Amino acid sequence: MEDQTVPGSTPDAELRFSRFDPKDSRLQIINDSKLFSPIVTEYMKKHWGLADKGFDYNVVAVFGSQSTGKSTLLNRLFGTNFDVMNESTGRQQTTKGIWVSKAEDTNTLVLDVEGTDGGERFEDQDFERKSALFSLAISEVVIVNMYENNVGLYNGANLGLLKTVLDVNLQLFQQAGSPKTCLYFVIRDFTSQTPLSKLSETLMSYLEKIWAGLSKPDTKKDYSIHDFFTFAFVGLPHKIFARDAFESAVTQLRHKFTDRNNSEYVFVPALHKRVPADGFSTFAKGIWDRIVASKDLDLPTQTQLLAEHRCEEISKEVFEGYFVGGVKSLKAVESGKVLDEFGETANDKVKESLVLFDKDGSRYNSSVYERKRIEFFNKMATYLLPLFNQQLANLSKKTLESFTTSLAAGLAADEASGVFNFASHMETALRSSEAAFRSAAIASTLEGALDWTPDVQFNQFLIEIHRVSGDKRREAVERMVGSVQKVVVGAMKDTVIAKLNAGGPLMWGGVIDAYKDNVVFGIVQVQKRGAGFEASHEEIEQWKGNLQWQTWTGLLDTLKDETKDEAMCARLKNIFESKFRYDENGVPRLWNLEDPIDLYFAAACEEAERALNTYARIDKSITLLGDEILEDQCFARNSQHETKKRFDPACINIISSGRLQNIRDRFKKDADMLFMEAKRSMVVTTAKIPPWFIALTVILGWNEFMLVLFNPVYFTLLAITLGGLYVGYQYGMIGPAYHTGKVMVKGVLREAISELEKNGVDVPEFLKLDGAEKNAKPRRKATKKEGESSQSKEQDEADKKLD
Ligand SMILES: Nc1nc2c(ncn2[C@@H]2O[C@H](COP(=O)(O)OP(=O)(O)OP(=O)(O)O)[C@@H](O)[C@H]2O)c(=O)[nH]1
Repeated sequence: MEDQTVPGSTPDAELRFSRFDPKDSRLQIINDSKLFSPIVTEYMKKHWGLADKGFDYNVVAVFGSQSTGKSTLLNRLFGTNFDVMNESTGRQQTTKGIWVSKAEDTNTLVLDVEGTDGGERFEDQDFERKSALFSLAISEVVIVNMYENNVGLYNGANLGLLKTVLDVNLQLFQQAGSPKTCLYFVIRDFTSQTPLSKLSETLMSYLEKIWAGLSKPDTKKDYSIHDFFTFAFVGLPHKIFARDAFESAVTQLRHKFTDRNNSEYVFVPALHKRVPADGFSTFAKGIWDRIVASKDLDLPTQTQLLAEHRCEEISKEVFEGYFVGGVKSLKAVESGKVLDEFGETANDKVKESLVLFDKDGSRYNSSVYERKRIEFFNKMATYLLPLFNQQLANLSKKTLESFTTSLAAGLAADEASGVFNFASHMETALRSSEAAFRSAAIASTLEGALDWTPDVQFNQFLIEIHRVSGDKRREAVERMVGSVQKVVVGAMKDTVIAKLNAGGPLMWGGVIDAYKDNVVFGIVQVQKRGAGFEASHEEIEQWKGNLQWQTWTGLLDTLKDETKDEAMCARLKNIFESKFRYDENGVPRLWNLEDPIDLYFAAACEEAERALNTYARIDKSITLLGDEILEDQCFARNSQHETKKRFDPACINIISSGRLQNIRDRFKKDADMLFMEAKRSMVVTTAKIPPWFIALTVILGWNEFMLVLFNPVYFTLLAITLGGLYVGYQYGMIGPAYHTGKVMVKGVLREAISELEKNGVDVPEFLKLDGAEKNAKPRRKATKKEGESSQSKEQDEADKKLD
């Protein structure tokens, strides 16, 4: 058979097919250069006589390793004339490309496909994948040819290739409801030692696994392999060693393919692709073109498949056996810790894991290895990412704490010094916290992990920082304004109390001045300290308003406290006393009979009444306090509280008229008592021994006094008596001596009375001791009772005063 140029085509070398023999019914439909024959239609008409057969034709193809007797089998089954290896030349590839021939007795197109695992093509398995897919796409039946001893071998049974072909076929050509394809497994050199049913079970389990592992599109993911394929299995004994059995089995099989009446006839209508015979050439060419052009069909080679498989295994081994254990310590971040060594550990372990991966993985297909290496890296990065995020969350918390501490320290120093630099502290703390967070976050990052960015956490961190600093500033401002208010209100209170105590006509002027002076002082302080907070004009105005209001309410409270009924009574009593009991020079009065006590009393009462009226009402213009306080501020403040009424100007009445009367009544009682006391003291002073009586006594007793002084006996006795009294007084012996003397006198008296009564003398009853004692006791008791009652009276009065 000599080579000829395809008729009607350009004499291009690429279009030259290896054989063209008009007498030969075989046609190389796809040559080694992967070109589709342009004369298929012609063959359909002239050589095969199928062009006008409509659907009355069938297509069968063969798939399997080379030199496994595929061509031999096809020739036997269909009477074709495909090249068969000449046994004397050894096992080498016979069929190149895809050949088509018509079956001898039936309208069946038979495709003899170049065997797989082609040694001649080495790693270029592209053609075998494409040709296998082509066969699958256009045939009703694909004979899967394999030796029995290869059934259990994944590669030997070409299942890897079948997986790839099924995968792409599913993506490209199979649709729900499209005709099924029959995969007819022909087990060569079948020995029957393992039953065919067992072999078919093994093959089916492989096929199920293959199907499960396909990357199915969403629309086809719920379909099983049986929705697209039917399966048949047959065993053919050894062609040489069991020749008769082989021949018999082949004959039986041929009937199944050729005899429509056979119960196991293979070409059932459900398998037909529904392509009319005259369109077969176009259909087949369209399929082939699509297979060749489709980028989806960038099928991996066996080495790629192997590399995929091994690299996957290696990465799994290294990941589980080394990496996970290596980074276990990083899980400590889950307890809220910030691990300083996070980044170092993560990077080290990832690098070491990659080295281990490279050691075995780099021997495989380089492009697959590179891709798998990236996948492995991403897998480790994905594993670490939640821990990294946790580390950043912990870091954010820790840095926020140090920010707060640093800010608080700055504020404490400010508060101690009274010079506020909040804005500066805030800036310093913010900068150092930002820098600390950033550097720690970067140090924790995994090199090469592009999606590991601290940006989200950093932004969150900044939001938190600003929230905390806002809170701190608000607190600091409140403290600052509060402390100024405290000082101002305290100072104002002290001055106001002093002014109220001083009283007098200038009292209210002094009180209002104290209020105003302190407010002005406070405002200066607030403005000065507020500058360090970089406060806005509105903010400072608000602080000033608050200060004024606090001082004002402080003033009102002070006035209220200082003008309570008790306080006012005491105050009025003081005023009364200072006028009534003391003279113009402040010297206490000693009341004499001739003193005009009633006049003094009236004047003192008048003074007290005048004072009471002064205290009762602020007699200065209310506007002196500041309009904003008295109008807007009061209104604004009141509106925040339950009583939403405008400021009442009547509040300048410090003491209500009802209370005034009450104070007057209470004061009157006090004043009356003091008056009575004064009257009594006047009687006591008047009832004392008059001086003239003392002078008369001295004049009349002068001689006796001289006698005693100049008589040595009397003088000695007097000196001894005075000395004894002095010593007794010094040692507290006067009382005991008095009692002893008293007892002695009583004893003597009792003896004397007894002697006198014995001698018949009628002793008067009052001289008798018992009678004397009897009389004396009630008097003492009465005296004591008097004392007690006067004492309790005094106590009651004192209590009343306290009340
Ligand atoms: N053991 C054994 N050998 C066979 C069988 N059938 C054919 N052979 C031998 O296997 C060799 C290859 O036969 P072919 O039919 O050319 O094989 P093929 O699979 O078509 O070969 P390629 O087209 O090159 O892939 C020949 O020497 C056959 O005699 C069989 O059933 N068993």
